Parts: sequence; C-alpha cells; structure tokens
Amino acid sequence: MTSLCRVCSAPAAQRCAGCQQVAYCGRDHQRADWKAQHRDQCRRFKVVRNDRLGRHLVATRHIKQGEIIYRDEPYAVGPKIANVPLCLGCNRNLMPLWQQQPAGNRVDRFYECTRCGWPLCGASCEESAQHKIECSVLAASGYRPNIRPHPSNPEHRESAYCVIVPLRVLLLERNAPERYATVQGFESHLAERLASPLYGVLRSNLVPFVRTVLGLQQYSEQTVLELSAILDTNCYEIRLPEQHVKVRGLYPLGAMLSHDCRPNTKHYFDDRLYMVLVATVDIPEGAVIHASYTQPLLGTVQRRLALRQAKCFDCACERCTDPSEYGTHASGFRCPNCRRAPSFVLAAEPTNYRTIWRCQNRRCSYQERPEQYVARCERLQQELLALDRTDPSGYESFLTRHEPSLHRWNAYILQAKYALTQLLSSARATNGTPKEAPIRRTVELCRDLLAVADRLEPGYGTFRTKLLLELWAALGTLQSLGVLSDPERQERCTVRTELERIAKTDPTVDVSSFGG
Ligand SMILES: C[S@@+](CC[C@H](N)C(=O)[O-])C[C@H]1O[C@@H](n2cnc3c(N)ncnc32)[C@H](O)[C@@H]1O
Repeated sequence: MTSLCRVCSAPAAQRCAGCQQVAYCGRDHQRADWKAQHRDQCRRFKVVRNDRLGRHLVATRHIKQGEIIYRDEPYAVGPKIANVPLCLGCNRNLMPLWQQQPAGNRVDRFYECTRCGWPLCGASCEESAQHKIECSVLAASGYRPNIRPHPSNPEHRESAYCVIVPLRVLLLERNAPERYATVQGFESHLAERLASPLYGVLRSNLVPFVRTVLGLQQYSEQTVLELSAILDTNCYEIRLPEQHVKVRGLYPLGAMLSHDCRPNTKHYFDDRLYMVLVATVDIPEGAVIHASYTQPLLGTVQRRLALRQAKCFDCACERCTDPSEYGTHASGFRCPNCRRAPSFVLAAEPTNYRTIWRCQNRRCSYQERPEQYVARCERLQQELLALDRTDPSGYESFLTRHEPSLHRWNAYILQAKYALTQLLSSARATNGTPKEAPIRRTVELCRDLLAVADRLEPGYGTFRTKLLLELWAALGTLQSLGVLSDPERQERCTVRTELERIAKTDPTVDVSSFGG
C-alpha cells in the first residue's frame, strides 16, 4: 500500500528515520511536521497485542543501549492503598519533615490544608496543581481525616489514603476526558481480584467513601472497584528516598509495558515525576521492549507467585522456563545424594507450580515434591529474615552454613550476599578509619554478584549499576588506604568508564564523586 504524506496526503516515499511510523512527500513537509508535532511524537516503538502478553511495546527500529525510549507524563500520582502520612501537594512523607523540627517546637498534628483539612507539608502545598483539583471535593464532603504523627511508629500507615489516587483518576473525567477514557481501556483483572480479601475491604470501605462520603454517586460500585483494579495492575512504585517520596503513579505508556524476568529496560522518575524508560541493552527492531515488575534475586517459584498475586499472570519468559535460569541455578540446590560428583536439583517443569524437583544426574533418583521444596525455601527465608540487619557476621554465618548445600548463586545466597555488601558499605561510612579486610570482602562479593547480574539483568540494569557503584567505592577506599594493586587500579578505571557511560542517560547515577 502506498503511504501518504502526513502533511498534504500526497503519495509519500520518505519515512521518518526515527520511528518509521510516518511518511512524507519530501523534506520540506517532514521538517514542517517535525517542528509542528512529530518531534514530541517520534517514537522508537509501537503498541501491539498478542495472546500471551496482551498489549505490549515492540521496537520499530534498533534501539541502542542507554538510549531513552520515552518520557511518560503521569496521569495520576499519589499514595498507595495504605500509606504513611504524606503531603497531598508534593508527595513527600511527612514524618521525616516533622522529625526535622526541634523537639520543643513539635506539635501533635501535621500542617492541615485550610480548606479540606488533609495533611500537607505547608501552606504553599495548598496551591499545588495536584492538590487544588481534589481539594474542593474533599472540602465539600465535610470529612476530616484524623491523620497524626506516630513518633513511636514512623512506619504507621493510614488507610484513609486509599481514596486519593482513585479520586484523582475520577476527576480526570471532568478535567482531561480523553485521559479518563484511555484509563478505562487499561487491563484490570477485576474478576480475579474481586475474589481476594483486599477487594472485600475495598468494597466495604473505598466504595462508600467515594459514593457516600465524597458524594460521587455517579460512579457505581463496579466502576470504583474496576478503577482500583486498574491501578493495582498498572501503577509503578515511585521511590525517591532522598526526597522522602514513596508513592505510586499511573502512566499511559507504562500501562502498555510488559514484564520479563530479564528486562531490556530500566526506568527512573525525573523531577516532574515523568517516567523515563531507558534501554539497558541494545534492543533490535521488532523485539519486545519490556520491564521487570519483580526482583532479580528471587527464585522462579517466588517470582512467579509474586507476579500472579500482584499482576494476575503466570510468567513464561525465558528465565522462568529455563530450569537453570541462565546457568545461575538461582532456584536450585545441591543434591544431598551426589556428594562425590556434585549435581543440582532443579525443577522438572519450572512453570508448573506443582513440579517435581529432580537431581540432574541421570544416574541419581533423588527428587523432592513441590511442598518439600516450598518448605525448604520458607525455612531459608525465615532464617534470612531473622538475621540482625546491622551485623554482617550473621550473614557470613548464613553463607558458611548454606553455601555448601545450595549453590553460590542460589537466590537465598544471593540475597544474603547483597545484604552483606550493603551492611559492609554502611559500616565503612560510619566506623572511622576503614579496615582492609571488610573492603576486600565487599570487592569479592561485588565481583561475584556482577557475574550474576550479567546473566539476569545485563547491561545498564539497576541492580548491575548499584553493584558497579559499590565496587567503585570499595576500590576507591582501598586506593585511599594505599593498598590498591595494579590490576585493581585497572579494574577501577574500567568500572568508572562504564558508570560514566550509564550516567549519560541516567541522572540517578551520581558521577560527581568520580574525581579520584
Ligand atoms: C501493565 S499491564 C501491560 C499491558 C497489558 N498487557 C494490556 O493489554 O493492557 C500488565 C498486564 O499485562 C499482562 N502481562 C504483562 N507482562 C506479561 C507477561 N510476561 N506474560 C503474560 N502477561 C503479561 C498481564 O495481564 C499484566 O497484568
């Protein structure tokens, strides 16, 4: 079929080289359209649909590692279903701000909006665009939330916040009807979610809150619950620890992004809370562009259960279908019968929750039933959770106890190793003159974990970047102690070069400390 020029509808022989999605009769019309609109619309991807993923993004041209794929403006940002007290104007958690006040000046309430009474961080946030829209509805309801500081429990969550993001989306119907209509088309998995206890609670709390307390009778119970389910299926967590922000956001392109346990993108949130999607590896034309909705350091059973529970699907990606998970054996353990020639026990059918776990040595008959495997995982999980999170020695003894019977890259071993790098790094920051041995241990752990990250989240992935930063800092400390060897100096240069490359399109990587 002949393409038509997007500007004058004449036959068009020339396509936009960026997205290959629009055609022009010549350079003049292409230039004019670029200035008028295409600059903002030119995309490296398109939204398509298939039976396995539903709607998802596919690259319409080769996308280079580190390239920004899109910046997505949020449709709504705000608290989770239950949230610690936060400012409805700027999204910042209020407890840290409250604690920053001198003890004698602290009152037992947060600043409250003079119109609606909901807590804010100060008078200026009453005028924030985000809060102004909802404020009149909240004020007119006459409902005043009783949200106070909990000094003895700063993590105390308030369930009154469950109404805020749904309200912000419902108000789009008045203020941005095309956005509201788009949200109505998002995946919800409502039927499945309705069977969960959470939706029972939302039916008896959120629905009357919206319809009766806020007086928004035009929205039926079904509409409110569907909206909640849309939010649960599509929202991203926005974490900006330095600004004390931990909220959720609904993004129109984010809502089209599929999951893969070995993602080819990462995202961060800019200062306007736009979601910026970055390619962590080269993505060839025609390939699916995906993110990870879960954690890399979980075994297949735990990742798949988390995805089923939170996002209502059974992942069948390459990592999930590969019993060895790209050779990491993250879900496996050593066969107790094969002591002389070690062999691993892996899932016979990794995407079947009821799979048998079998020794890979054909001459060995060892196997475990799914419930035995789950019990084994639960014991390890409980043991990890019980460790003192300030004491590296507990994690070291966990590793000594379990590494021989698991695998050095088993998920629980990896979690302990990563926790250990974090502990050793904070100890380095607080304990005066650093000692060489724990720093060398950090370097060793980072190298080991980086080899895992190369397989599970390769390229410029978030986990790998954190490890590179950790390794860079640890090697820097060895340098300041005067004990850095020549190969380590070379390694530090390589790490620095890679981090500088990553930082070009990822402002969350702080290269300001890269002087030395
Ligand atoms: C953020 S939405 C993505 C867009 C969605 N596919 C749609 O058509 O609206 C998340 C939902 O997409 C589906 N999905 C995403 N990744 C998937 C995957 N790897 N396998 C199966 N379903 C997936 C699931 O239904 C999930 O709850």
